[in-house]
Amino acid sequence: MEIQKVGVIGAGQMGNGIAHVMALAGYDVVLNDVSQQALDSALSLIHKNMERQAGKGKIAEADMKAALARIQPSLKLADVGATDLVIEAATERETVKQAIFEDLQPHLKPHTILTSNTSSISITRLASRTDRPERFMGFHFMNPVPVMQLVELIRGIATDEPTFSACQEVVARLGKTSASAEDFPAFIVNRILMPMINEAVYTLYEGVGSVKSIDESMKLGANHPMGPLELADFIGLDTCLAIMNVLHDGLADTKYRPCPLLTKYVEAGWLGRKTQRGFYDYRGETPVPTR
Ligand SMILES: CC(=O)CC(=O)SCCNC(=O)CCNC(=O)[C@H](O)C(C)(C)COP(=O)(O)OP(=O)(O)OC[C@H]1O[C@@H](n2cnc3c(N)ncnc32)[C@H](O)[C@@H]1OP(=O)(O)O
Ligand SMILES: NC(=O)C1=CN([C@@H]2O[C@H](COP(=O)(O)OP(=O)(O)OC[C@H]3O[C@@H](n4cnc5c(N)ncnc54)[C@H](OP(=O)(O)O)[C@@H]3O)[C@@H](O)[C@H]2O)C=CC1
Repeated sequence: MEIQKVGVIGAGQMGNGIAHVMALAGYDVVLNDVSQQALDSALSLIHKNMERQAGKGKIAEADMKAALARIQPSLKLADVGATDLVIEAATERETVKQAIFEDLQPHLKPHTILTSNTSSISITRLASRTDRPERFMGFHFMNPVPVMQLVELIRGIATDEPTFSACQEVVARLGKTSASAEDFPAFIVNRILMPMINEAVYTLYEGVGSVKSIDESMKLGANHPMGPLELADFIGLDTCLAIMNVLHDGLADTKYRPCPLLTKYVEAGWLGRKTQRGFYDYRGETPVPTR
């Protein structure tokens, strides 16, 4: 079965990036969100990011226009049902994702493949609540989607081979590289990355270093492109905390205990770049550390 039309649910930072790369690769895209404002911002961001790529000669102006025309924004989940592949990229909360798949079910075509861009949640458990666990898997992009090369592909216990191969082919058509990960909490990238970010927050919490010294140390001392706290702000502190909670609950090991300071930032609504404040304050011209 050839995948031609892709549904993306959630038009946040990941959803807009996924719609961007899918449309440029020639797929028709239905981009869904519960908020019109999120859809409007996503479309304008996709436009801006594609214009930057066109300005640098990475894509042709005509390809950009064709790709933008392929993206259909929609507030109706039913529109997503009429696609061949669904990529759910809504908030990292299991109840939100389960409700989406339940609501989507009556609108689906029989052959539609369901996937989740979840950073950490059990694919097997999400799949078990649908009518098609064999055609369900994890399709995990990295942020920023247009730039990052990797997509983790995660089989649930029931995922069949044609589904896995179809998703592998989509990743290849995007010009990206897939890595297969088993369905355990947070898979590969976040199993390794998120405890490091959490440890950076403990390093701050215990006063070992300031925001600035922690980030500079890891950039200049370990050659990371972003410091861990800058990266946490970039990912979203709510998402980081949600991933740590999945690791902590799922692996029942205290080494995954989320740092109380991370919890406090999330409680304050300081979620990082997306709310203009996290470990840095982004409201001025240059980011200012908040500790
Ligand atoms: C949480 C999860 O579930 C999984 C995850 O995603 S974990 C997070 C994984 N991501 C990372 O670790 C990112 C780490 N950071 C980086 O790699 C780099 O800092 C970065 C690529 C984001 C920016 O790179 P940089 O060299 O500092 O900045 P900059 O020169 O502005 O950008 C490099 C390129 O990326 C593009 N870019 C940067 N941010 C972008 C965005 N949000 N969207 C689209 N393109 C973007 C720039 O336009 C630029 O393109 P060209 O190469 O064509 O010029
Ligand atoms: N941030 C990252 O670096 C990465 C995140 N991911 C994963 O991608 C997913 C999305 O994350 P991210 O884009 O960062 O999150 P964002 O908070 O940026 O975006 C989530 C979007 O989903 C919307 N949403 C919430 N509920 C629904 C619903 N029922 N139907 C449709 N849309 C809904 C939100 O709307 P509203 O704001 O109105 O609630 C928001 O627009 C998560 O599972 C996350 O773990 C994966 C890789 C990297």
